[in-house]
Amino acid sequence: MNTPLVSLQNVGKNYQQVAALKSVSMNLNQGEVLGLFGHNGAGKTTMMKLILGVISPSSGSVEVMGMAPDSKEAWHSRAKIGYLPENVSFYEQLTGLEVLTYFAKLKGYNKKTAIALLEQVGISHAMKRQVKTYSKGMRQRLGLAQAFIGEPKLLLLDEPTVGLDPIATSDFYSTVDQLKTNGSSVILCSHVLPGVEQHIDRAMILSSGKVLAAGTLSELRQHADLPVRIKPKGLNGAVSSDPKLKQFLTGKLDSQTLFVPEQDKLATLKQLLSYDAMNDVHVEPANLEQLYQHYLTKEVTTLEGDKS
Ligand SMILES: Nc1ncnc2c1ncn2[C@@H]1O[C@H](COP(=O)(O)OP(=O)(O)OP(=O)(O)O)[C@@H](O)[C@H]1O
Repeated sequence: MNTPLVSLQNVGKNYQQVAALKSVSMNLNQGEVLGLFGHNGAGKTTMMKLILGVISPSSGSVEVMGMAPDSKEAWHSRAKIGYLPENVSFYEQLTGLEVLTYFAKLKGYNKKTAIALLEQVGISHAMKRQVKTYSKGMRQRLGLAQAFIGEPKLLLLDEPTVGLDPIATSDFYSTVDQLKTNGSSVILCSHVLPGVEQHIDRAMILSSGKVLAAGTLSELRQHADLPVRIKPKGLNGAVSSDPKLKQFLTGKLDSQTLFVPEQDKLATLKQLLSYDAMNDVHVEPANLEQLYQHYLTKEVTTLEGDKS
């Protein structure tokens, strides 16, 4: 069996009185993309810092490329890791090219690499300008270029799409897909859920330092047992008079959307197809936002139940 690139076993992290992570376990394999989600203060950045080795666990163990990342031996493997911190900031007086060349040289690369990356993230036109003149999105693009130096084996990206316009966001995800194809592993944290799900292999939802859910989206869907939304077109009210179909309507007068349990999906589609008038149908499984809401709400309900 392949050894995972990153492995956390029952990891806890306390900052004085704050328990930022509580018994978190996870493995990340080569070429895998993990989405890390959770509200403010859930422990996402703490997990990234533990993987980087800039802080040490209070309990449990962290291994990255077979070593404890906070150990002396792990120093040389840091060149194989790319990190985009949340709220990235740079030396304001330097130009974009100077900043990136500096970071490239720290990792053993040269100015040519820096120029190519500035082109890749779409700010080569501004590379000779001081960073203090950059817009928020341009700074974020520079941060991404810095994280991409040397096609890292492992990329840790904290809120990578903050400040990016739609085109830059889509370019960013294309780069992630490309890096994954080339064998890099990626952990990305984001509060912006739409658009992420096509690019991740697995998701982990953290809340108050605990893992609420982890797995592929299909595993999370199965476990959450959320209904599939089926939206038929052209039936003009036939659904509400069909006994097999009307049970899946929410009761809202104007809605023709059916909320169907996964196990009834095929039978419902077959029933819908028996109507010649149906001219289109949309089938939407629960998306990442709905899954996220589901797991967080479930936790709140459990906690409230525990109190009573
Ligand atoms: N250096 C520190 N000293 C004390 N407490 C800290 C420190 N760093 C983080 N914390 C606390 O640990 C908890 C987890 O913080 P963390 O930054 O990991 O959350 P996060 O999920 O990244 O949040 P956000 O989405 O807001 O960035 C929070 O309660 C935070 O206040």
